[in-house]
This record gives sequence, C-alpha cells and structure tokens, in this order.
Amino acid sequence: MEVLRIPFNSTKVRNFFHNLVHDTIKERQQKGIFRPDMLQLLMQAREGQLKAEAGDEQENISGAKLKKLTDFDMTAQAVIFFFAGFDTVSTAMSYCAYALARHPEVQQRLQREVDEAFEKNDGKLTYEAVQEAKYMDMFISEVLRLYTAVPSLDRKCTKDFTIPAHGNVPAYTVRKGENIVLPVLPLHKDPKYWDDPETFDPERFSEENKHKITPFTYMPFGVGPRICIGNRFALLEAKVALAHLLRHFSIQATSKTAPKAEFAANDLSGAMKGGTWVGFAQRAQ
Ligand code: HEM
Repeated sequence: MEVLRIPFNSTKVRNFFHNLVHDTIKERQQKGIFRPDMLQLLMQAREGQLKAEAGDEQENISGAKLKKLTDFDMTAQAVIFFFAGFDTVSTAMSYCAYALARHPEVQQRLQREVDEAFEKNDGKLTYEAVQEAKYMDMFISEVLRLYTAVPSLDRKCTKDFTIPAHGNVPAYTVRKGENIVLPVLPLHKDPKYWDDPETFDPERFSEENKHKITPFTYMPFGVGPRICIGNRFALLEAKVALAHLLRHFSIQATSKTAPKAEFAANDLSGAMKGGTWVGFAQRAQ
C-alpha cells in the first residue's frame, strides 16, 4: 500500500484519530489528569517515567535504535489497539454465529454445556466455569481455524537464514531485511495437515485429538514473541458473550444465510462476503 501510495485509511479518519489522541494528551498534561489506561502508559514512557519491572527486557532485541514516541506514534498505537481489540473479536463472533446456524448439532451440545455451567453456579457464569467449558473451547478453536480473520502474518528477516533443502525443494536463503509472509489461512486448510479441511469439526481440538495437530499449522493469534497480546482476553470475551447468548437464544439459518462462508474481498477485517445473516429464536426457559 505504501508502494502504491494507497493510504490505509482516509485523511479524514486519520485526522480524526490524530486530533483525538493529540487533544487528549494536551488536556491531560495541562490539567494534570491521570487515567489508568494505555494512553497514560504511553505518555509516561515518552517522558521516561516508566521503570522496567523485574524480568522485563531492557534491550531492544532487534538491535534497532530507540526513539522518542511522537504524537503520531501514540495515535498509531491507540488505533491499532482499537482495531486489533474490537474488530477481530466481532469478526470471530460473527463466524461463531454462522457456524452455529449451520451446525445445529454443535449448537445443541454447546447449549447443554452452557446450561450446566450456569446451573452449577446458581444461574451465574463464573470465570472458572468458562475456563472449564471444554466444548466451547473446541468450538471457538475450530471457528478460528476455518474462518481465521488474519489470513497471513508478516515478518522482517533480521539476519540471513538458510531454510534447508527438503525432498525435491532446494535450500533457500532468506536475506536480512527481506519481508516474509506466513500463509496462515492456507496452512489452516492444507489437506496435508488437516483431514477434510473444509469440514467444520470441533473434534479436531478435543483432548484426544489436539496433540495430533502439527506444530505451526494452527496460528489464529500468530506465533512467537509478537503473538497477539490480547489472545487470552479475546477468547474469554468471546466465550462469555457466546455463553450468555446461547443461554437465552438459539441461532438459526434463514433464507439469507450464505450456504458457504466466503471472505469479502474488499474488507480488511476478514468479514464474510455479503455480511453474516442468521436468525435468533428465544429459548424456552
Ligand atoms: C479473535 C480475536 C483476535 C484475533 C484472531 C487476533 C489475532 C492477532 C494476530 C494474528 C496478531 C499478529 C500476531 C503475530 O504477528 O504473530 C495480533 C496482534 C495483536 N493483537 Fe490480536 N487478535 C485478537 C484479539 C485481540 C484483542 C482483544 C486485543 C487487545 C485487547 C488484541 C491486540 C493485539 C495487539 C496489540 C497486537 C500486536 C502485538 C505485537 O505486535 O506485539 N488482539 N492479533
């Protein structure tokens, strides 16, 4: 996009976010306002007021020189957190709804588990009950495999590395500074690693089966030191929302529900082509 000079978002949107962050910083500085949030941490980091806690890395592992954060850098951080935190979860939730509408037998099993979780705790959903809900975890894992909203990861090579020859494929050296794209979605659907990959099957993630998954063929939250920082929060959020939803409603396919989910080509968030259409039916209490 940089090469083609296509901005990621419009100038109007960019200015809106930049002014929002800039004005907030100015107001907090002028009035001495302190809020326990990410912007405050960034402001403190800029002023050198943050102390590393025991165990924190003191050095920049890539060897890059550290620079002082500008308002623009801080805006970029705030905006990426906003999108990384909201859009990804809402997209995943839409695909959860779609999968439930298309697989009523999965939904019934999930509802049994959800009902038990509520009933065990006097009608309340506890953190422990959510963590113990095994089928919920299997279900969301499979949604994130088949409908992963981040279809590829990118990295920049920091030192020359030769990938050894393998079978008929010759060795290949990736040079320092080169960009690498990791094809997450194709790996999630590669028949070499997944039986019948287009079939929605939460059993792939059961206690008995999950150890059979080949390492690095399942990466909905990325991998390595830059893995999604919000991954546990995202899963908890999605599970709590689904549990409350399924406690009161059943999700159904309607005449507008797509027979097969396809990604919208013009949408960076990985949303479904034509939107996600499902029906809700209130459950008998
Ligand atoms: C289902 C929901 C989510 C999915 C599928 C997802 C996926 C990802 C992926 C694939 C990456 C790139 C990781 C890599 O390069 O190895 C990432 C990075 C990131 N995610 Fe998420 N994410 C989700 C939810 C969230 C939430 C809820 C937050 C914040 C509360 C969040 C914050 C971030 C941030 C800040 C990064 C950049 C981390 C870094 O560069 O060090 N994400 N996410």
